[in-house]
Amino acid sequence: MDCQPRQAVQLPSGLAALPQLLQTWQDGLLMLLDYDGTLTPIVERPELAVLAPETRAILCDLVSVMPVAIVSGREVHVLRELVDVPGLVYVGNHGFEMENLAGEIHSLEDVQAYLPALDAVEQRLREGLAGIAGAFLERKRASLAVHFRLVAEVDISQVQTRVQEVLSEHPQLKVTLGKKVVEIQPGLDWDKGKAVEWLLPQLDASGRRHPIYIGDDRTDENAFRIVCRRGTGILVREDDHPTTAHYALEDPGEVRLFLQQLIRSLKGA
Ligand SMILES: O=P(O)(O)OC[C@H]1O[C@H](O[C@H]2O[C@H](CO)[C@@H](O)[C@H](O)[C@H]2O)[C@H](O)[C@@H](O)[C@@H]1O
Repeated sequence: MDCQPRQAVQLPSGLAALPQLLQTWQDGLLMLLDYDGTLTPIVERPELAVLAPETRAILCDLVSVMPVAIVSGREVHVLRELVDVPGLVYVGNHGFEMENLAGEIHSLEDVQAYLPALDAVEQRLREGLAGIAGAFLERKRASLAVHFRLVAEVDISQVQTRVQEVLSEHPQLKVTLGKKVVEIQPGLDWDKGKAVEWLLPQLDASGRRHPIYIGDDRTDENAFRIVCRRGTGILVREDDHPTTAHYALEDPGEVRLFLQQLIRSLKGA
């Protein structure tokens, strides 16, 4: 596999390529899965993105044949409740919280120093966004998400302006953009990719397993850039943009099909 960026529209189907890929994946696999937009469809509010029982059953099967981690922007304790599959490893908060195989959460030590700034931004934005219908905050200890999916198109620029105003007073924080969400994080050089680099040897001490990463968001590109060196990146494709993923699946329904066919082949082998 290579790390050459491509346009998302050019990626071949991961489902169609699966039989051929299985022949090259001989030394065992390891699965890294994003949550929102990958295991569940994107919906109006975060609390409505519940995992379908069918998907949970697939994850239970999957973890019986390979190590599986969920790598998400959500908090680990929220992911544990939403996914609720024994044996999985969780990475949350875009990599700022990482679980090891023993289930112990390893938070980046440096994050502590950014919490007062995040608290201050949260308070200012609670006041500043109060008058904008549909805007709401999701505080995730090490980060703060400003959601605007439910904000009228004409008001979205107001949300962005308020966020910029408040953040201009806190240059130690950084911003990443997700799907109708602004994610405010400690300004550390850390992301899902760095977390995946940390996680891979935890899940596979031999370093021989082939990692597969499936994700839908811009933040997953950091993980694709790490996995592309020795594994396979699969984008859940919503729009066209440059990506380091190798294959595409069209939606969480195709992700389920891909995982089902993969499990079936591995169990039959
Ligand atoms: O890394 P992920 O697992 O993809 O998480 C990214 C963010 O997902 C959630 O927000 C997004 O999904 C919501 C539910 O479908 C949707 O309402 C929202 O508009 C999306 O931005 C989650 O709430 C965030 O905390 C995650 O960082």
